[in-house]
Amino acid sequence: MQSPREYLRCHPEALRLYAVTDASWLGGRTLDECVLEAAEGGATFVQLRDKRASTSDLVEQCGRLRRVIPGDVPFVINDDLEAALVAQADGVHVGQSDAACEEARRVLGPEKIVGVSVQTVDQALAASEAGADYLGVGALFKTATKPEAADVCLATLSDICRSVDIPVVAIGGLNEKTVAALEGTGVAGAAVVSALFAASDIRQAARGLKSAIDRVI
Ligand SMILES: Cc1ncc(COP(=O)(O)OP(=O)(O)O)c(N)n1
Ligand SMILES: Cc1ncsc1CCOP(=O)(O)O
Repeated sequence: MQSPREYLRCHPEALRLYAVTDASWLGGRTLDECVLEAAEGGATFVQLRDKRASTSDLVEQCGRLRRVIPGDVPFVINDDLEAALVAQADGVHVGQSDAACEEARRVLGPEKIVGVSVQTVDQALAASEAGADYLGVGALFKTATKPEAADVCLATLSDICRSVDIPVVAIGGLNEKTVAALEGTGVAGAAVVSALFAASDIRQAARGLKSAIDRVI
């Protein structure tokens, strides 16, 4: 008999190349075409992250992105629980200062994906206990995408991976070269913004990242 958790679409393999969108890198392209290229290049998971969008904007963007994201690629919305609910996204990703994991789980139900950002082992244990499906840990490296992000060192990342039985993705400054640092940490994958969406050829960038991740994880 499968546990409810096993029905979820958040298998560790799905977290391998986790694409996090950022409208500021589009440079004249539409978000839909950028996400389509990322998926065609091998992105295994997509998070719609737009810190300036209203709930209704996110719902509208989610509807358009759904049409280009393959059905087997999980698609979550950053921060906005209401948008995730209304847009019937596959789930939500919440940070430590967003809606609590328990609240996200209560609102979305047992079959949706709830991802939680953590920076410490204590936060990881709390999120896992509260019903998170996966954890996002970072920033591993300094990044212009979120300069204010707190640093998390590789030793803490490894400790977090060892302390929970849900999959963990690393985030922050990850690119084709820096993902090598993830070897041996226990992560299920890498979450990437600029190394994908700031690239002139997103499809090619996704292929390169996927190969680099496959070499170390
Ligand atoms: C996969 C993943 N991990 C971590 C984060 C960061 O989330 P959060 O702490 O909520 O910060 P913002 O993204 O809201 O700036 C993430 N988005 N995705
Ligand atoms: C959202 C977020 N949280 C921690 S670092 C980060 C941004 C990662 O962006 P990039 O992949 O461009 O370094």
